Amino acid sequence: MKSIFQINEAAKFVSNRISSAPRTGVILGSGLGGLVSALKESMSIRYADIPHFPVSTVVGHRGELIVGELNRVPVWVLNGRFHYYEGYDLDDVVFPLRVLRALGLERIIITNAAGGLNPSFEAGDIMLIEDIISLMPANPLRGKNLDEFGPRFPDMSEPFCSTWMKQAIGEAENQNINLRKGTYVGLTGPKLETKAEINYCRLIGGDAVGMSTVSEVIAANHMGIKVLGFSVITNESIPKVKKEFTHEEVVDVANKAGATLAKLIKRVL
Ligand SMILES: O=P(O)(O)O[C@H]1O[C@H](CO)[C@@H](O)[C@H]1O
Ligand code: HPA
Repeated sequence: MKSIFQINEAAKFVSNRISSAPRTGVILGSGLGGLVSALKESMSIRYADIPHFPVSTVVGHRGELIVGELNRVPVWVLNGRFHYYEGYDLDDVVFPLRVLRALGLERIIITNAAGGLNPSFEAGDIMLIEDIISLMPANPLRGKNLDEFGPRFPDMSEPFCSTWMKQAIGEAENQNINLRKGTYVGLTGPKLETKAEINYCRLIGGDAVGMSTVSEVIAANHMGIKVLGFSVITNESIPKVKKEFTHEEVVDVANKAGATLAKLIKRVL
Protein backbone atom coordinates (compact mmCIF):
# COMPACT_ATOMS: atom_id res chain seq x y z
CA MET A 1 0.00 0.00 0.00
CA LYS A 2 1.35 3.42 -0.96
CA SER A 3 1.75 5.81 1.96
CA ILE A 4 1.11 9.53 2.18
CA PHE A 5 4.88 9.89 2.56
CA GLN A 6 5.44 8.29 -0.88
CA ILE A 7 2.72 10.47 -2.43
CA ASN A 8 4.33 13.60 -1.01
CA GLU A 9 7.81 12.52 -2.09
CA ALA A 10 6.63 12.04 -5.70
CA ALA A 11 4.78 15.38 -5.57
CA LYS A 12 7.90 17.16 -4.28
CA PHE A 13 10.00 15.67 -7.09
CA VAL A 14 7.51 16.96 -9.67
CA SER A 15 7.14 20.42 -8.12
CA ASN A 16 10.92 20.83 -8.08
CA ARG A 17 10.92 20.41 -11.86
CA ILE A 18 7.68 22.11 -12.90
CA SER A 19 7.05 25.59 -11.59
CA SER A 20 3.33 25.85 -12.41
CA ALA A 21 0.65 23.81 -10.66
CA PRO A 22 -2.32 23.37 -13.02
CA ARG A 23 -5.74 22.84 -11.47
CA THR A 24 -6.91 20.68 -14.37
CA GLY A 25 -5.80 17.20 -15.43
CA VAL A 26 -6.43 14.75 -18.25
CA ILE A 27 -5.83 10.99 -18.18
CA LEU A 28 -5.30 9.59 -21.66
CA GLY A 29 -6.63 6.15 -22.52
CA SER A 30 -5.22 3.57 -24.95
CA GLY A 31 -4.25 5.18 -28.24
CA LEU A 32 -5.35 8.64 -27.13
CA GLY A 33 -1.86 10.12 -26.81
CA GLY A 34 -2.53 12.21 -29.95
CA LEU A 35 -4.07 14.89 -27.72
CA VAL A 36 -0.56 15.74 -26.62
CA SER A 37 0.18 17.32 -30.03
CA ALA A 38 -2.51 19.93 -29.28
CA LEU A 39 -0.62 21.05 -26.15
CA LYS A 40 1.35 24.29 -26.12
CA GLU A 41 4.45 25.16 -24.08
CA SER A 42 4.66 21.65 -22.80
CA MET A 43 7.30 19.93 -20.75
CA SER A 44 7.32 16.34 -19.64
CA ILE A 45 8.69 14.03 -16.98
CA ARG A 46 8.98 10.30 -17.58
CA TYR A 47 7.05 8.24 -15.04
CA ALA A 48 10.16 6.10 -14.65
CA ASP A 49 12.00 9.12 -13.20
CA ILE A 50 9.38 10.00 -10.56
CA PRO A 51 9.90 8.28 -7.20
CA HIS A 52 7.39 5.50 -6.44
CA PHE A 53 5.58 5.95 -9.79
CA PRO A 54 4.54 2.70 -11.46
CA VAL A 55 5.77 2.06 -15.01
CA SER A 56 3.45 1.79 -18.05
CA THR A 57 3.60 -1.62 -19.71
CA VAL A 58 0.74 -1.38 -22.22
CA VAL A 59 1.12 -0.38 -25.89
CA GLY A 60 -0.53 3.00 -26.48
CA HIS A 61 0.36 4.26 -22.95
CA ARG A 62 3.60 6.25 -23.14
CA GLY A 63 4.29 6.75 -19.48
CA GLU A 64 4.94 10.45 -19.09
CA LEU A 65 3.51 13.34 -17.14
CA ILE A 66 3.15 16.41 -19.33
CA VAL A 67 2.38 19.97 -18.34
CA GLY A 68 1.21 22.34 -21.03
CA GLU A 69 -1.61 24.56 -22.19
CA LEU A 70 -4.72 23.46 -23.99
CA ASN A 71 -6.82 26.30 -25.30
CA ARG A 72 -4.78 28.60 -23.02
CA VAL A 73 -5.74 26.57 -19.95
CA PRO A 74 -2.79 25.03 -18.06
CA VAL A 75 -3.22 21.26 -17.75
CA TRP A 76 -1.46 18.22 -16.36
CA VAL A 77 -1.68 15.31 -18.81
CA LEU A 78 -1.10 11.75 -17.65
CA ASN A 79 -0.04 10.22 -20.96
CA GLY A 80 -0.44 6.62 -19.98
CA ARG A 81 -2.31 4.94 -17.15
CA PHE A 82 -1.95 1.83 -15.05
CA HIS A 83 -4.28 -1.13 -15.06
CA TYR A 84 -5.01 -3.78 -12.46
CA TYR A 85 -4.24 -6.52 -15.03
CA GLU A 86 -0.66 -5.25 -15.31
CA GLY A 87 -0.20 -6.60 -11.82
CA TYR A 88 -0.58 -3.29 -10.00
CA ASP A 89 -2.68 -2.87 -6.87
CA LEU A 90 -5.55 -0.45 -7.21
CA ASP A 91 -3.78 2.09 -5.03
CA ASP A 92 -0.86 1.98 -7.51
CA VAL A 93 -3.39 2.55 -10.30
CA VAL A 94 -4.57 5.78 -8.64
CA PHE A 95 -1.16 6.87 -7.33
CA PRO A 96 -0.57 9.45 -10.12
CA LEU A 97 -3.96 11.01 -9.44
CA ARG A 98 -3.16 11.32 -5.73
CA VAL A 99 0.20 12.90 -6.54
CA LEU A 100 -1.54 15.47 -8.76
CA ARG A 101 -4.04 16.15 -5.98
CA ALA A 102 -1.16 16.77 -3.59
CA LEU A 103 0.06 19.32 -6.18
CA GLY A 104 -3.30 21.12 -6.29
CA LEU A 105 -5.43 19.28 -8.88
CA GLU A 106 -9.12 20.28 -8.73
CA ARG A 107 -10.70 18.69 -11.81
CA ILE A 108 -9.89 15.79 -14.10
CA ILE A 109 -11.01 14.55 -17.51
CA ILE A 110 -10.70 10.76 -17.64
CA THR A 111 -10.63 9.07 -21.06
CA ASN A 112 -10.46 5.47 -22.19
CA ALA A 113 -10.90 3.10 -25.10
CA ALA A 114 -13.86 0.80 -24.55
CA GLY A 115 -15.99 -1.85 -26.16
CA GLY A 116 -19.55 -0.85 -27.02
CA LEU A 117 -22.24 -2.86 -25.23
CA ASN A 118 -25.09 -0.65 -26.36
CA PRO A 119 -26.12 -2.09 -29.77
CA SER A 120 -26.68 1.40 -31.19
CA PHE A 121 -23.00 2.34 -30.66
CA GLU A 122 -20.44 2.03 -33.44
CA ALA A 123 -16.65 1.90 -33.49
CA GLY A 124 -15.34 5.46 -33.49
CA ASP A 125 -18.21 6.88 -31.40
CA ILE A 126 -17.47 8.98 -28.34
CA MET A 127 -19.48 8.33 -25.19
CA LEU A 128 -19.89 10.73 -22.30
CA ILE A 129 -19.59 8.56 -19.19
CA GLU A 130 -22.62 9.29 -17.05
CA ASP A 131 -22.00 6.62 -14.43
CA ILE A 132 -19.80 3.63 -13.65
CA ILE A 133 -20.17 0.07 -12.45
CA SER A 134 -17.00 -1.27 -10.89
CA LEU A 135 -16.60 -5.02 -11.23
CA MET A 136 -13.02 -4.84 -9.96
CA PRO A 137 -12.26 -7.27 -7.11
CA ALA A 138 -11.67 -4.36 -4.70
CA ASN A 139 -11.43 -0.60 -4.79
CA PRO A 140 -8.58 1.85 -4.33
CA LEU A 141 -9.88 3.07 -0.98
CA ARG A 142 -9.47 -0.33 0.66
CA GLY A 143 -7.19 -0.15 3.68
CA LYS A 144 -6.50 2.66 6.10
CA ASN A 145 -8.31 5.80 4.97
CA LEU A 146 -6.08 8.61 3.73
CA ASP A 147 -7.79 11.26 5.87
CA GLU A 148 -5.69 14.00 4.25
CA PHE A 149 -7.51 13.29 0.98
CA GLY A 150 -11.07 12.46 1.90
CA PRO A 151 -13.58 10.67 4.09
CA ARG A 152 -13.78 6.97 4.90
CA PHE A 153 -17.16 6.62 3.18
CA PRO A 154 -17.25 8.94 0.15
CA ASP A 155 -20.58 9.67 -1.50
CA MET A 156 -20.72 8.34 -5.07
CA SER A 157 -24.26 9.35 -6.02
CA GLU A 158 -22.95 11.80 -8.63
CA PRO A 159 -19.52 10.53 -9.69
CA PHE A 160 -19.32 12.92 -12.66
CA CYS A 161 -19.81 16.69 -12.43
CA SER A 162 -23.28 17.48 -13.79
CA THR A 163 -22.39 21.07 -14.75
CA TRP A 164 -19.33 19.94 -16.69
CA MET A 165 -21.37 17.17 -18.38
CA LYS A 166 -24.00 19.69 -19.52
CA GLN A 167 -21.24 21.84 -20.96
CA ALA A 168 -19.78 18.84 -22.83
CA ILE A 169 -23.20 17.99 -24.28
CA GLY A 170 -23.66 21.60 -25.43
CA GLU A 171 -20.18 21.75 -26.99
CA ALA A 172 -20.76 18.44 -28.79
CA GLU A 173 -23.98 19.85 -30.27
CA ASN A 174 -22.12 22.99 -31.42
CA GLN A 175 -19.51 20.85 -33.11
CA ASN A 176 -22.00 18.39 -34.64
CA ILE A 177 -20.50 15.52 -32.70
CA ASN A 178 -22.94 12.68 -32.11
CA LEU A 179 -22.03 12.33 -28.45
CA ARG A 180 -23.31 9.07 -27.01
CA LYS A 181 -24.08 8.83 -23.30
CA GLY A 182 -23.98 5.90 -20.95
CA THR A 183 -22.60 3.77 -18.15
CA TYR A 184 -19.06 2.34 -18.22
CA VAL A 185 -18.47 -1.10 -16.73
CA GLY A 186 -14.94 -1.70 -15.45
CA LEU A 187 -13.64 -5.27 -15.42
CA THR A 188 -10.16 -6.47 -14.49
CA GLY A 189 -9.09 -7.82 -17.89
CA PRO A 190 -6.76 -8.60 -19.55
CA LYS A 191 -8.93 -11.29 -21.08
CA LEU A 192 -11.80 -10.07 -23.19
CA GLU A 193 -15.36 -10.76 -22.14
CA THR A 194 -17.20 -13.95 -23.01
CA LYS A 195 -20.56 -13.53 -24.73
CA ALA A 196 -22.32 -14.41 -21.46
CA GLU A 197 -20.30 -11.75 -19.61
CA ILE A 198 -21.18 -9.17 -22.26
CA ASN A 199 -24.87 -10.04 -21.92
CA TYR A 200 -24.50 -9.72 -18.14
CA CYS A 201 -22.79 -6.30 -18.40
CA ARG A 202 -25.57 -5.10 -20.68
CA LEU A 203 -28.25 -6.53 -18.41
CA ILE A 204 -26.90 -4.68 -15.36
CA GLY A 205 -27.04 -1.38 -17.24
CA GLY A 206 -23.70 -1.05 -19.04
CA ASP A 207 -23.26 0.77 -22.34
CA ALA A 208 -19.50 0.38 -22.65
CA VAL A 209 -16.96 -1.98 -21.12
CA GLY A 210 -13.27 -1.65 -20.40
CA MET A 211 -10.44 -2.48 -18.01
CA SER A 212 -9.73 0.89 -16.43
CA THR A 213 -11.30 4.16 -15.26
CA VAL A 214 -13.56 3.01 -12.42
CA SER A 215 -10.83 3.06 -9.76
CA GLU A 216 -9.68 6.50 -10.92
CA VAL A 217 -13.25 7.81 -10.70
CA ILE A 218 -13.58 6.40 -7.17
CA ALA A 219 -10.28 7.92 -5.99
CA ALA A 220 -11.09 11.27 -7.60
CA ASN A 221 -14.49 11.37 -5.87
CA HIS A 222 -12.85 10.47 -2.56
CA MET A 223 -10.56 13.48 -2.95
CA GLY A 224 -13.37 15.84 -3.97
CA ILE A 225 -11.98 16.27 -7.50
CA LYS A 226 -14.52 17.17 -10.20
CA VAL A 227 -14.66 14.48 -12.87
CA LEU A 228 -15.67 14.37 -16.53
CA GLY A 229 -15.29 11.10 -18.44
CA PHE A 230 -15.24 10.02 -22.08
CA SER A 231 -14.99 6.58 -23.68
CA VAL A 232 -13.94 6.16 -27.27
CA ILE A 233 -15.88 3.15 -28.52
CA THR A 234 -13.15 1.25 -30.34
CA ASN A 235 -15.06 -1.96 -31.06
CA GLU A 236 -18.43 -3.57 -30.68
CA SER A 237 -18.35 -6.06 -27.80
CA ILE A 238 -20.25 -8.51 -29.96
CA PRO A 239 -19.25 -7.56 -33.51
CA LYS A 240 -22.07 -7.60 -36.08
CA VAL A 241 -19.63 -9.23 -38.47
CA LYS A 242 -17.55 -11.89 -36.69
CA LYS A 243 -13.94 -10.84 -36.10
CA GLU A 244 -11.31 -11.25 -33.44
CA PHE A 245 -10.46 -8.53 -30.93
CA THR A 246 -7.00 -7.00 -31.22
CA HIS A 247 -5.43 -4.29 -29.08
CA GLU A 248 -3.78 -2.90 -32.26
CA GLU A 249 -7.24 -2.15 -33.64
CA VAL A 250 -8.26 -0.52 -30.35
CA VAL A 251 -5.22 1.77 -30.52
CA ASP A 252 -5.82 2.50 -34.20
CA VAL A 253 -9.52 3.41 -33.80
CA ALA A 254 -8.75 5.45 -30.65
CA ASN A 255 -6.04 7.32 -32.53
CA LYS A 256 -8.47 8.32 -35.26
CA ALA A 257 -11.42 9.19 -33.00
CA GLY A 258 -8.98 10.89 -30.63
CA ALA A 259 -8.86 13.94 -32.90
CA THR A 260 -12.59 14.57 -32.38
CA LEU A 261 -12.28 13.95 -28.66
CA ALA A 262 -9.36 16.38 -28.49
CA LYS A 263 -11.51 19.12 -30.08
CA LEU A 264 -14.25 18.48 -27.54
CA ILE A 265 -11.84 18.44 -24.60
CA LYS A 266 -10.28 21.71 -25.75
CA ARG A 267 -13.70 23.36 -25.66
CA VAL A 268 -14.82 22.03 -22.29
CA LEU A 269 -11.69 23.35 -20.65
O1 LIG B 1 -8.96 1.78 -20.67
P1 LIG B 1 -7.79 2.07 -21.51
O2 LIG B 1 -6.56 2.36 -20.72
O3 LIG B 1 -8.08 3.18 -22.51
O4 LIG B 1 -7.46 0.77 -22.35
C1 LIG B 1 -8.40 -0.15 -22.90
O5 LIG B 1 -7.74 -0.77 -23.98
C2 LIG B 1 -7.08 -1.99 -23.53
C3 LIG B 1 -7.59 -3.14 -24.37
O6 LIG B 1 -7.34 -2.93 -25.72
C4 LIG B 1 -7.47 -2.14 -22.07
O7 LIG B 1 -6.45 -1.68 -21.24
C5 LIG B 1 -8.72 -1.30 -21.97
O8 LIG B 1 -8.98 -0.87 -20.64
N1 HPA C 1 -13.54 -4.96 -23.69
C1 HPA C 1 -12.75 -4.57 -22.67
N2 HPA C 1 -11.88 -3.58 -22.77
C2 HPA C 1 -11.81 -2.94 -23.95
C3 HPA C 1 -12.61 -3.30 -25.05
C4 HPA C 1 -13.52 -4.37 -24.89
O1 HPA C 1 -14.27 -4.74 -25.83
N3 HPA C 1 -12.28 -2.46 -26.07
C5 HPA C 1 -11.33 -1.61 -25.59
N4 HPA C 1 -11.05 -1.91 -24.31
